[in-house]
Amino acid sequence: MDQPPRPFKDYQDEIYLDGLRGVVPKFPMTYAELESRAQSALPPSVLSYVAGGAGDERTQNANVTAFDRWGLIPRMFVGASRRDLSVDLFGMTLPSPLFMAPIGVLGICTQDGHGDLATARAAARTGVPMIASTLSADPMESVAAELGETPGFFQLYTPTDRALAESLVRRAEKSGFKAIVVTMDTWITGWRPRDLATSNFPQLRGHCLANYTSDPVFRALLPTDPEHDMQSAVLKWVQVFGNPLTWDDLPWLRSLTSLPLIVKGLCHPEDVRRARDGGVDGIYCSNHGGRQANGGLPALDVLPAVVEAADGLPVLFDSGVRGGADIVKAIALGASAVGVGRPYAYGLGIGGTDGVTHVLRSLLAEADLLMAVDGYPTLADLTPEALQRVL
Ligand SMILES: Cc1cc2nc3c(=O)[nH]c(=O)nc-3n(C[C@H](O)[C@H](O)[C@H](O)COP(=O)(O)O)c2cc1C
Ligand SMILES: CC(C)CC(=O)C(=O)O
Repeated sequence: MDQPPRPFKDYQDEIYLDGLRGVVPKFPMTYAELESRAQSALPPSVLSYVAGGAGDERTQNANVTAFDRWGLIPRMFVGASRRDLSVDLFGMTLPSPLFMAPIGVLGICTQDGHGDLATARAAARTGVPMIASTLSADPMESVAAELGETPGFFQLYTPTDRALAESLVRRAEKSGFKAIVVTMDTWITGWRPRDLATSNFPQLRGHCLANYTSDPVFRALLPTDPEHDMQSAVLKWVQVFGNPLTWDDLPWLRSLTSLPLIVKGLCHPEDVRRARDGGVDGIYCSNHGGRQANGGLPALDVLPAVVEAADGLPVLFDSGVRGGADIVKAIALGASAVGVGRPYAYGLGIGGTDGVTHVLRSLLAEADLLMAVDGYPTLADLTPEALQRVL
């Protein structure tokens, strides 16, 4: 870690001091500007893939506006001059509840094609854990090597070939990832009009298969090695990519690893109870940022019921987080840790590792300062009573 992650508000001081020296901030200070800078920086097909969602994107947009329906009630006489945002999760103490949600195809967000490595370096700098996607442009071993002291989790898209799934998990364990996150909501991709309009999906595939083409089990399924025949590798990948798992598969999934097992995409309390009864270690409440199904509830709206059903199991949350206040609100509604997706991909697109670092540090500084100003010095102080529903 080349920069200490705390106190988070130091980032504000750094920016002000730069301002006094006449240095104009290199990176955007608002989410609106971040989005607009990414729109200019990223090639149109990359932008439509990253920014887009399912259907007319109403659920994707509702994920964001859901946060506006909650307001944090300020408390005074608290003396919140020192804050502690640290969180204990799966036996680790993390500097804050923020983590980077898994994003596949990150390679296309940077010109050199190594967006996964650039993101891992930002994790190393900030102490913000990265969940590395199965769909990366560099193999997981290389991604893990860039994480430094910061914990990384490996996100598994469970293939139809069980031996391949086992091989990916063994490699993740060997690489030093600290948990396995199995994504349940994307064994098939949803209806994504922006991707259909640009026909970008087939092109993207060539940029995210490093974990497959470097895998001995996957390679054994191919007629020729992928270095000479990438097309066969892509076709095979299409065949094996997504496994529509059922509850009958949960014992197998659980048996895959002794690392903490987290299931991503759970929004229904009954699913949460069954997963908990099946021995998972964490629930990840998310609607994939509205990329998979349109017409659903905003993820934030299902969070309280998920937390209740999780009955003490850690609940990770993402979908719609755009600022520090959103992190605070999700924690108050019961999340143990809060993930951010598109914003860091935009940071990556506009400034590589520095851009991601900026996005993460801004989010943390904003959350930290909000907790200072509103008198909530620790995460434990952030309970549902800290919020009021906006009617
Ligand atoms: C471009 C892109 C690629 C994604 N790829 C993956 C992935 O490989 N695995 C996964 O579990 N989720 C993936 N997601 C979903 C994110 O993990 C996360 O659920 C979502 O981005 C959160 O919503 P937000 O973008 O509104 O913050 C992806 C999201 C985006 C934007
Ligand atoms: C290629 C996709 C399945 C990766 C993903 O999860 C996404 O784009 O949301």
